[in-house]
Amino acid sequence: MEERMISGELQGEEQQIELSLRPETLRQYIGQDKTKENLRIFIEAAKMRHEPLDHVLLYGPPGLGKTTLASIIANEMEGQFRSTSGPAIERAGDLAAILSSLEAGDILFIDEIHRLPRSVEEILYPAMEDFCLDIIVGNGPSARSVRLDLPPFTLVGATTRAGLLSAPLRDRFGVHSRLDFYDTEALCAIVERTADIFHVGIDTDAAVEIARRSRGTPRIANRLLKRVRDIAQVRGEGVISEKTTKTALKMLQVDGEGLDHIDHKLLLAIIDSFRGGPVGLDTIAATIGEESQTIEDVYEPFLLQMGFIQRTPRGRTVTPKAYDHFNREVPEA
Ligand SMILES: Nc1ncnc2c1ncn2[C@@H]1O[C@H](COP(=O)(O)OP(=O)(O)OP(=O)(O)O)[C@@H](O)[C@H]1O
Ligand SMILES: [Mg+2]
Repeated sequence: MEERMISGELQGEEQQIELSLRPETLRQYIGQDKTKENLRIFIEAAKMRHEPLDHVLLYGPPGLGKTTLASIIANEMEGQFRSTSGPAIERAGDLAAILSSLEAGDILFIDEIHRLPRSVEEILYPAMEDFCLDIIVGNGPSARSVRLDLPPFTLVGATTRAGLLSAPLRDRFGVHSRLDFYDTEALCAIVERTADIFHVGIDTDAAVEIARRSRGTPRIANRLLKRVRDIAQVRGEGVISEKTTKTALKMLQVDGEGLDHIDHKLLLAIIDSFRGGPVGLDTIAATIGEESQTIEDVYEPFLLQMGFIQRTPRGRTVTPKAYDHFNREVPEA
């Protein structure tokens, strides 16, 4: 995948900085009001009953705050945060080892949980349902199954693709929370909070401008702010201004709607090579040299949400809004 300023995915050295920007409590977590409100109630109720919180499934596009929310749940429940990911667990034994090392009240976070191998996933069923672990001891005719008790814990699973989760796994989560793209107001608050942590001032208009172009995604908002800050600093600007922000975003090739060169490539490919569609995902992928999966998970959700493209049974089509964005005439039917 091409390195991209506005990709929602985490890039290289960014990880360290992200850690320092992560809100630690529900109160500090901006936006996603419905999810927050639900979690607040469930957490309070679980604490009153001295029980672990029900297992939580968080889903939504990259960079919207799933990992952040998982660690907040651990903080709010005052449990240890133990973190792993689907692709990191290859064998059933790996997961059994993790589960048997849990302590009461721990929050086990499994990122990209849709990528757990099926044989591993099956270990999770009794663990989630009955807090126990069925392991096979020995092999051949003398093999027998032994049941181990696990301490009560909470599994928090995160995925960008809830549709890929098997039904038995999905059903074992008591709480399902979908994270939505953030509105400009929430993103603006996130930009201002981050600026505060960076000890730089930013004009409200500048913060709004960054927020508007962040594709509804906090990770992108923070990333744009960092670059804009660099440019403001070089220009000797004490407080980041709207003018500098606009210039910086132009240099970064992010347009007024938050679209970048890859979005342009994708939309223009459908317009120019396929007369606006419908065209299949794989064909688009081959045309612009990106993977279908990346298009579906990373680029497309925002373009759909903003109404630049539509999904039809016969493939993707661009909308009149997309033609408009490029000052093109919608072709006659
Ligand atoms: N509600 C929020 N308030 C403030 N900052 C946030 C919020 N949500 C996310 N962030 C910021 O955005 C960054 C990305 O969030 P996070 O890593 O939790 O996303 P994610 O959904 O786990 O992404 P991925 O799918 O790539 O794992 C975090 O460093 C955090 O600083
Ligand atoms: Mg994450």
